[in-house]
Amino acid sequence: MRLVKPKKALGQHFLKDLQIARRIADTLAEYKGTPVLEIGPGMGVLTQFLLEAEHDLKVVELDQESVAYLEQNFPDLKGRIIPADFLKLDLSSLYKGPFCVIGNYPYNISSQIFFKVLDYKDQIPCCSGMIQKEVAERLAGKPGSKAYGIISVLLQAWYDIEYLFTVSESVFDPPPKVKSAVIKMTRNGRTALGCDEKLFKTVVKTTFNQRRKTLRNSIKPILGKEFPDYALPVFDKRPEQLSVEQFIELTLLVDNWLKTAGARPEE
Ligand SMILES: C[S@@+](CC[C@H](N)C(=O)[O-])C[C@H]1O[C@@H](n2cnc3c(N)ncnc32)[C@H](O)[C@@H]1O
Repeated sequence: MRLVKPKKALGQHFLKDLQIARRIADTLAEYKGTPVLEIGPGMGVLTQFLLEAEHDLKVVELDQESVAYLEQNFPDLKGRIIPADFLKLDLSSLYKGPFCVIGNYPYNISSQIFFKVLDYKDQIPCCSGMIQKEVAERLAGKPGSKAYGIISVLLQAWYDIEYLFTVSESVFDPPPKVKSAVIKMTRNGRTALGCDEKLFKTVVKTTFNQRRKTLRNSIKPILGKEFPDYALPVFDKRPEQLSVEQFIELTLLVDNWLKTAGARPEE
């Protein structure tokens, strides 16, 4: 059968290096008994190693040509290929219990994929795979670094994120314009944030949207001018200096003030 013709709109850059595909599959080695969902299997380079490792595997692929290729070349996947857009998929209809997520992800939608993983965080103990290097650096970014931002805080609130290794453009067909990296996100022990989750997201997004300003200024859209605690040292900091725990404390402070003031921020 002929190979799948790469489609730019679907972020199709097929991995040629089997060694790397095996290393990605190995990131789920300790999750043998847990079902695995692979996003965007393409021509199955990663899929073959997941099947070899005898994972309870399902794959979701948007490209019909790739689906046809997989049906023809991977008889073991019969009944396990979901021809759909991962972003529109109702994961609760697929899994009642825990499952892991893996992929050499379509880079154009990788942030949306991770935000969807976050929606199912109570069911997803581990999510690993390959993404654009720059996005991987943001996911794993630590407080104080340039890469640390909204997605770092929102994901690190629930997942420990490891930047595993960098991958060169040359191992793909066609080669992407950017370098890639493999990451692994493992659920941390947190079962609740200890603050209002929606407000936490608002605080993180609002302050990072003006990341060069001190919190005293960037928090104003939420709190208004009259906030009495502006003198607290935390308000001298910039958002990138705050750890997840400090963002939680800040959210509690904000929540307290809003309750006292009787106002809620705009969504
Ligand atoms: C970077 S390619 C990786 C293909 C293959 N896993 C590999 O390593 O060679 C991304 C794959 O994701 C698929 N894809 C793109 N958008 C998707 C979506 N919304 N839902 C599911 N699959 C998608 C593409 O068709 C493509 O096969």
